[in-house]
Formats: sequence, structure tokens, C-alpha cells
Amino acid sequence: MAFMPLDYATMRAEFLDAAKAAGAEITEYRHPLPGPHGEALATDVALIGSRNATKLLVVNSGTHGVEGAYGSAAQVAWMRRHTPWHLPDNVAILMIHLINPWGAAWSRRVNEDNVDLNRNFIDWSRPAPENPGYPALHPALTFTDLDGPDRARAHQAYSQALRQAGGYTGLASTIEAGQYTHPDGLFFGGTGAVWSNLTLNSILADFAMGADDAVVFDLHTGAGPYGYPALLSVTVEAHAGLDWGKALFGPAMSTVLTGAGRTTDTGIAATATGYVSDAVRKGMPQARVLPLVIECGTLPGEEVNDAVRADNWLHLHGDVASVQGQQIKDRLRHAFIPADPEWQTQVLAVSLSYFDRALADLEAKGGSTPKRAVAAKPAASMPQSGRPAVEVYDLHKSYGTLEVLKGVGLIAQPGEVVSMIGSSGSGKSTFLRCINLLEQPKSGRILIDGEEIRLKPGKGGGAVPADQKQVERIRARVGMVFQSFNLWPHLSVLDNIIEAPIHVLKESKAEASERAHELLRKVGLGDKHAQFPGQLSGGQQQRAAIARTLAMRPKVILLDEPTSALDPELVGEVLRVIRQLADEGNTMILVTHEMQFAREVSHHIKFLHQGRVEEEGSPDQIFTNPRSERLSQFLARCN
Ligand SMILES: Nc1ncnc2c1ncn2[C@@H]1O[C@H](COP(=O)(O)OP(=O)(O)OP(=O)(O)O)[C@@H](O)[C@H]1O
Repeated sequence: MAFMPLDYATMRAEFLDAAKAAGAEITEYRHPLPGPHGEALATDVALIGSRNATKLLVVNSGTHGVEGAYGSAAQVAWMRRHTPWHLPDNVAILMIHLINPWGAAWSRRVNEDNVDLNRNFIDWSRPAPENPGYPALHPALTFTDLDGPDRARAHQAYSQALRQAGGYTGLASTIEAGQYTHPDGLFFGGTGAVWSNLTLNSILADFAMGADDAVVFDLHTGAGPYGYPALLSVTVEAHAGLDWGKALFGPAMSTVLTGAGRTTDTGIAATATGYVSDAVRKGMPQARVLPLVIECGTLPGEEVNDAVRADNWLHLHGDVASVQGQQIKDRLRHAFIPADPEWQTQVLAVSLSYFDRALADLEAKGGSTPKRAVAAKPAASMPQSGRPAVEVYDLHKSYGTLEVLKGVGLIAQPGEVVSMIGSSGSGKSTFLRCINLLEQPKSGRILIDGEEIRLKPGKGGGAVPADQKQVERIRARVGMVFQSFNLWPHLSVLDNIIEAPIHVLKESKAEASERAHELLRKVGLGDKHAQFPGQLSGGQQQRAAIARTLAMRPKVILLDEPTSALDPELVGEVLRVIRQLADEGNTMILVTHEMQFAREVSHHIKFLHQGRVEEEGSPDQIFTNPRSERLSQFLARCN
């Protein structure tokens, strides 16, 4: 049973109920138009704490109407979780419920004027930004009939544009950049400040003028891997809040610089401007503001966009109350709020932990100790011992005459996550497989937890292990998660997990089973222990494989494209487990094509090109300031 209410009246009632129980000061900002059932619409604001507080946490929901069901549920759940609240005098929480109430009530992403609110917060005293590519695409995005000849024409034009752009990601930078010329089009930014824009500014003027430090969460769904809440800070320019965010969230927070020609791998539009994030910084000029977006992935971008296009048609040419209208609405709601309890549970759990972390920091800045349980410290602050967990020096490897690795090195400190990125065939997987000697390198040095793997010259000219026993011992400490799961099909999930601990670590069956159950619960498979791998989905099999790796208590975990064999909707559940392992301080080396995830979870990134490390650095350096042309090109292709 899904539990995020989707209808405006229930969302509003739940919010007001939770706000009242939290002892909040509640203010209504009435919207001029009614909802689909004739109900009055409003943005409700709940202030927990004093109007004079200097440390302010703001949580805003419903910027994109229909996505508000998630934001509303997160606000309600968090208020309830901590009721009764005990905030220090100088700390307050401002909940802005459904800033685009019309869109939330009518299940639209846009507002009453077809305006995308996140394109509307621009400086209206100046000419609106131009989007020169949009007019040519407009006829491909809009149609007058849903199933007739005009739809066929638009479909053909769209398919052609897709082919020319090399896929949806190529088109997205134009479509999603926002446009200010076609009021019936997609991502229309408006012709002036809309009701929600003016209301947000009034709310900030009413409640936020005392703040000197403010964290603002704007809650969204619909972009990125399924069920994976990404933490982003969206900005047109560098500012003091970003450094604060980096210190607070470490690599969990990605910075998205927006503006014409900008790119990002986050699923949101970097070419756009006019975000709520810009508005809150301008609206609180006296404060240091950390604007954050939580963006929870749902369906693949193209499917989400399809649902948005049909909804756009419905409001221009169709009948919302008809059966067809309701089907389009259901599809749109599903595209933004999957009726999947696991999706809903996970996105709420992660979102609430981000709120907790931000609030704990504001309380500490205000000079008091948090009273609530706070989420684990960011992985970036893991202790660094003197001895690296993994050291690899000058690794060479050839297959016949093909030289695949040409002197690759890596050092991972305990608790660090190092990601390897690069084009197909650049040698990433081979490097990983050499670390635990699944492949034998030609030359180089490998040390695990300070112990060097002794190699000797082999017959074919390469290096082979000098001491097979040592290799077995070291391998037992190096966990590996493969793309293809590699579970034994004839063993139950439980037996798959306990096999190695019993035979290699010599644990008793009872001991190994107890730990296996614990690990299965950790990866969300507590009830699947008796199943066979064939009875599980790909995502579940991969989580079982991760539990099996953890059962060996590895010093380091090597992950070789752990999500690339999965259907897109199963990627998020595996990424969540991996992120949890990172947050808990496991040392990991990750080969991945999930750029956004690599950026969030890694402390260090290596970009491999044709068997060499072409560039390496912190996630920010790699993704925001690539130095080499090859890395820039690679990142552009990933977008
Ligand atoms: N067992 C093998 N025998 C021969 N050639 C191989 C073997 N394994 C890999 N190669 C080749 O080595 C090169 C590097 O492969 P590798 O799988 O390490 O690349 P990768 O960067 O991980 O690529 P991808 O992202 O596609 O997995 C490729 O040209 C590949 O064809």
C-alpha cells in the first residue's frame, strides 16, 4: 500500500495536522483559483520556533505541483518524527507547503498559466533569456490531437529530432532549458513573476529576515535513477553557502552550476535559470544561504517527458474529467510519485536524514548540542590511518599484443571511496580484476592493508603469484561485486551468503547464518533468505550479492559496474545500498557509468583513457573543472 496522499485536500489536512501537533505558527497564503473539486487553494506555512531565530531551516514542497506529494509527505513525516520539538531559541524551521498549490491540486507540473516555476525566478527587469533551439522543437512537443494525424506528425518530428540529437539527453539541454516565447509549450518560464513567485518572496520577507544562516531544501522528483534521492545545490555562481554545504554533506552534495551552455549529469537542466534556489538567495540577502534540492529519481527521463507532453495536451485540448483525461493524470502522477512502497519509504528515509543533518549543523552553529539522533557523519570525514587500505603502483597488463593497462596506480585510504570512470574499453574492469588477481598483471605492485602481493615472473612473460596461499588469504579480504551478480543458482540466498564464511573464515553455521540474516535485513532482503536467485529481481540479486560480499568482512570492496546489468528502475535500490556502505566507512573501489552517483559517493575519481589515468581529482574538480579535453568530451557524452 502506497502511503503518500496524492490529493490536495488530504495533503493539506495532514500538513496542518502535523504542524499543529508540532506547535507551529501557521499562516495561510490564499491562491486566487479553486482546485478541481471547487476547493479553496493555499500555500500553508508552518514556523516551528521563533520569528527572530538567526539559524533557519526552510523546507519547500510542490514547486512542480504534482511532485508535491513527495515533498508534502516528507514535511509531514519529519514534523511528526520530532514532535514534541525542542529547538534552541535561535533556531527555527520554516515549512512552506505546496508553493504551487494549483499544480499540486490539479496534478500538473506547471502552474495555472502553464509556467514552470523553476524557470520563473529570473530578473524580470531585464529581457528573459533566449532559447534559440526551442522554436524549431516546439511543433514536435505539442499537438492538437492525442491519437490522430497531428500527433503522428509531432511524433515523427520528435523522433527525427531525437535521432539528430543522439537520444533524449541530447535534446534535454534545449527542451528543459526553459523558454519564454511559447506559452503553450513545455518548460515555459512565463512573462512576469507568477503568484507562487510573489508568494515565496512574501513568505521569506515575513519569516526569514532575522536569519544569518539558512539552509533551504526544495523537494523534487522525476529526474535521476529510480528511488535515488540526489542532494544537489543549484546555483548560477559560486557563493559562501556552497562551501558550507561541502563541509556539511561532503561528497553527498553535488553542485550544479546553471546557465547557457552549462552541462550536468544530475538529470536536472543545467542550461536553465530561474530556479527557486536562486530566489531564496536573493530573498534573504542578509543571510548566508545554502540552497539545496533533493531530486528523487523515478522513471527514465524520456518516459517522464512523454507523460508531461500528454498532460500538456490534455490541458490545452482535452477534457481533464474524461476517462482519457484521468488516464493521462494517472500516468503523470505515476511518473513523479511511483505507487511503490519501497520507493516511497526509501526516498523519505534519505530525505529526513538530510533534514536531520542540516538541523544538527544549524543547532551546533547556534551554540547548542542537537537532541535528536542525527545521520552518520559524511564519508569525507572518515578517519585516515597511516596505512592505505589499497595501494597499486605502475600496473601493466596486456592481452596478447593489446596493451590494456599502461602503468595505472591507485591509493585508497581506509573509509575512502575511489571511483574509476572512462569510456568503454579504457581498462577499468581489467584494473579492478588485477587487484584481486582475477587477472594476472604483467608487472606492477599491489598492497592490501599494507601487505604486498608477492609476484614472480610467469612463463608467458607476465607476473604470477609467488605464493598461492597468500593470494587466497588476501582475496578473502577483498570483496568483489560483479556486474552479473554471480550468485550460485542452485543455492538459496542464505546458503549463497554463508558458504564462504563457513569454508574460508571457518565460522560455524549458526554464527554465519545469524550474520547473514542481519546482512539481508541491512540490504532490504530480510524476507528473501529462503528464495533462490532465479526467484529474485536483478536488483534483489545484486543486493544479495552485496550481502554475500559483506559476509566476508572485507577490508576493501571492489565493485565492477554493479548496476549496469539492471533495468533502470532497479538501479536506485542498489545505489542506495552502496551509498549506505560508503556512509558507514567501507573502503570501496568502484567502476561505474553512473556519473551522478560517482560524484556523490566518491572521495576521489580517476578518469581512465586507453589504459592510462588521464586525469584524477576530487569529484568537484573532475565534474566541474575538467582540465583535459578528453575528460570534457567524455563528460559531455555522458550527459
Ligand atoms: N579476457 C580478455 N581477453 C582479451 N581482451 C580483453 C579481455 N578482457 C578485456 N579485454 C580487452 O581489454 C580492453 C579493456 O577492457 P575492460 O573491460 O577493462 O574495459 P572497461 O574500461 O572496463 O570497459 P567497459 O566500461 O566497457 O566495461 C578492451 O579492449 C577489452 O576488449
